[in-house]
Amino acid sequence: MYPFDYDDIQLLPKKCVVNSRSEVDTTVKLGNRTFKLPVVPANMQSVIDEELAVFLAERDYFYVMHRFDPETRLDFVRKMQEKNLFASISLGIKESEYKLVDQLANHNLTPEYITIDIAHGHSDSVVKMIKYIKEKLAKSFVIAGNVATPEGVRDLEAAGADATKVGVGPGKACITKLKTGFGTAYWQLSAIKWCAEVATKPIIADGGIRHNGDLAKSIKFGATMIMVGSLFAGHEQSPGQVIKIDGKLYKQYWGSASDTQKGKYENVEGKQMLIDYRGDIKRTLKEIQQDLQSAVSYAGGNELSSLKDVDYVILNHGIVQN
Ligand SMILES: NC(=O)C1=CN([C@@H]2O[C@H](COP(=O)(O)OP(=O)(O)OC[C@H]3O[C@@H](n4cnc5c(N)ncnc54)[C@H](OP(=O)(O)O)[C@@H]3O)[C@@H](O)[C@H]2O)C=CC1
Ligand SMILES: Nc1nc2c(ncn2[C@@H]2O[C@H](COP(=O)(O)O)[C@@H](O)[C@H]2O)c(=O)[nH]1
Repeated sequence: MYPFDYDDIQLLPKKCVVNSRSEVDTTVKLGNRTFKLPVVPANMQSVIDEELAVFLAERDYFYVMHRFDPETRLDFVRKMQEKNLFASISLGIKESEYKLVDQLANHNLTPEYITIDIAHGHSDSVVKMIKYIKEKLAKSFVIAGNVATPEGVRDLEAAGADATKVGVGPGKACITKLKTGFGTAYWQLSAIKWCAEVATKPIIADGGIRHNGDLAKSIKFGATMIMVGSLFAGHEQSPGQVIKIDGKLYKQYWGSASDTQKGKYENVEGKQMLIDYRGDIKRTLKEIQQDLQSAVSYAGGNELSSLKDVDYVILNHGIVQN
């Protein structure tokens, strides 16, 4: 079958079984918790900060704090848990990250979620870190990535990951595809399908979401949760600066591997750009919920899992039945 991306397919409606879209349940379980939406803002410094993390956790949305203020993470976990909120942090794989795991364990602080956030996550260094976290912080739910292939999913699951994150290169601020020639850009949806076929644990689709309908498509092809960067970066609550050009408002969005993030031009695989200002994130979260509820009604169900059972059309290539 030809590889395809979000714009290459349309889902086929089934007979509706709800009387109102408001009857549709958009909640999703990840680990021991249930969240209002299957969507999480990207763990990028231009997308999330502590204030937004608290805002999301208080309202039962999933969040993953970024790892680019490394020395604040221990305190962040403590502060969240003191407020009876869940703690969800990111780690890299350098030596200092092992020290943080040790410190968390020594302070009896177990983050509910830990995301290992590496560009090329199908690697021995990530396998080693998964095993270390599982040894020291056994109760943390470990999300590992990013990977692009079923082999990547299998290897990280075998190492102990509780979920894997799929997507190398489809991000809006990404230039990995241009600088290395590798990745899932332009066929991210097929990559999700391919990886989900072997996964025994949740898949988090990461990157390439441009419209709310892409969320429904991600779930159809096997994602449990979807990580979104650029679509979340333009809000009042987003960390980037507001910039006014010719009377129009924008926010800054930069890649985690951009020179903006790194402060130098070394191994750069990301860029900075301006994103349209979108106002209050509450409005966007509500719109996502309504659009997902509508999508599920088109799928002929009343919960997200019914999206998995629909047929779809690959534009120009015909109908594919389940
Ligand atoms: N999802 C995606 O498509 C991508 C995401 N990103 C994001 O950018 C940020 C920076 O990522 P990353 O560069 O991994 O993190 P870091 O720059 O923190 O690198 C982490 C470690 O991994 C090593 N490393 C990085 N890339 C490779 C590679 N291709 N092969 C072998 N070792 C490697 C680095 O060493 P050294 O620098 O010496 O090689 C370093 O020791 C992350 O937040 C990541 O999610 C970046 C690119 C693609
Ligand atoms: N290749 C790169 N990918 C990056 C970088 N910074 C973040 N990312 C990935 O993009 C998604 C968000 O994608 P979007 O399409 O929703 O904007 C994010 O979660 C990372 O996986 C980078 O510098 N280079």
